Amino acid sequence: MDCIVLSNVVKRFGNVYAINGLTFSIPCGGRYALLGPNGAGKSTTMKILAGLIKQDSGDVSIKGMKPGTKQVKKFLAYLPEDPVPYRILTARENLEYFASLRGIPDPKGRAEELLELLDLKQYEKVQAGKLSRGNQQKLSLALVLIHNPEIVLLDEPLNYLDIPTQEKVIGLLRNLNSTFLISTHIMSIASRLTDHVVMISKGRVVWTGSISDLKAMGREDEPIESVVSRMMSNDL
Ligand SMILES: Nc1ncnc2c1ncn2[C@@H]1O[C@H](COP(=O)(O)OP(=O)(O)OP(=O)(O)O)[C@@H](O)[C@H]1O
Repeated sequence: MDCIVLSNVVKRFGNVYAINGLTFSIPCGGRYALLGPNGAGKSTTMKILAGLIKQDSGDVSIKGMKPGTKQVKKFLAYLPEDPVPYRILTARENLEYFASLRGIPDPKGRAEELLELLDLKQYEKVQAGKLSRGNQQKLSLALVLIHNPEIVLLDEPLNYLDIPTQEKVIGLLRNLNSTFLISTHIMSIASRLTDHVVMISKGRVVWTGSISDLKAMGREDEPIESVVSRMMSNDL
């Protein structure tokens, strides 16, 4: 069964076509990277799937349901490109608040678990607005994963994180059994967190396939980044 389906989706902002006939699907349990040059339409695609904005035409479904519905929100998680937790609440208060909103039976226990898991314990009493950008990103990831979501949409999830924290988060995400769509510019992140790629340019799919197919398209020893940039520049 496909968990994410976009069919001929169009989204305009004024005269700009951010998405222009986008069609792809992701099977349940699939781990997909959304790649594309600046302005390709990645964030717009993510926002449509998260139900934050609506397409002008075309069909979008999440497990057969419309994005943004109450039912879908229960099992979907979305991390925007620049997430901001509630600035005046402390790290712990943010976690307990979101856990309560999500109906988690033991919000305090779940908050504690995530504070430990993401090394945020020392900042539990600090207001989110006063945390460093990297710690805000860690807190945002914790808030996104708080309800063990079935479908996870992540826009540049490792932004601002130092290398040890990136490794920790990669380990954490790899251990989840969720369906993933991860938008990123960084090929090494795509290849460590996902096994398939949807490459878009100018709001349309230009290539889709497995990461191993993508690697096979390169010359021997050619870094995957170079294969991707060659494919992207062909379509620019
Ligand atoms: N709210 C908006 N108002 C006007 N234009 C927008 C808006 N959001 C996106 N766009 C335009 O739509 C196009 C696609 O933008 P989008 O942010 O989806 O691309 P992206 O692939 O995520 O880019 P990047 O890699 O630079 O983050 C761009 O031309 C952008 O300027």
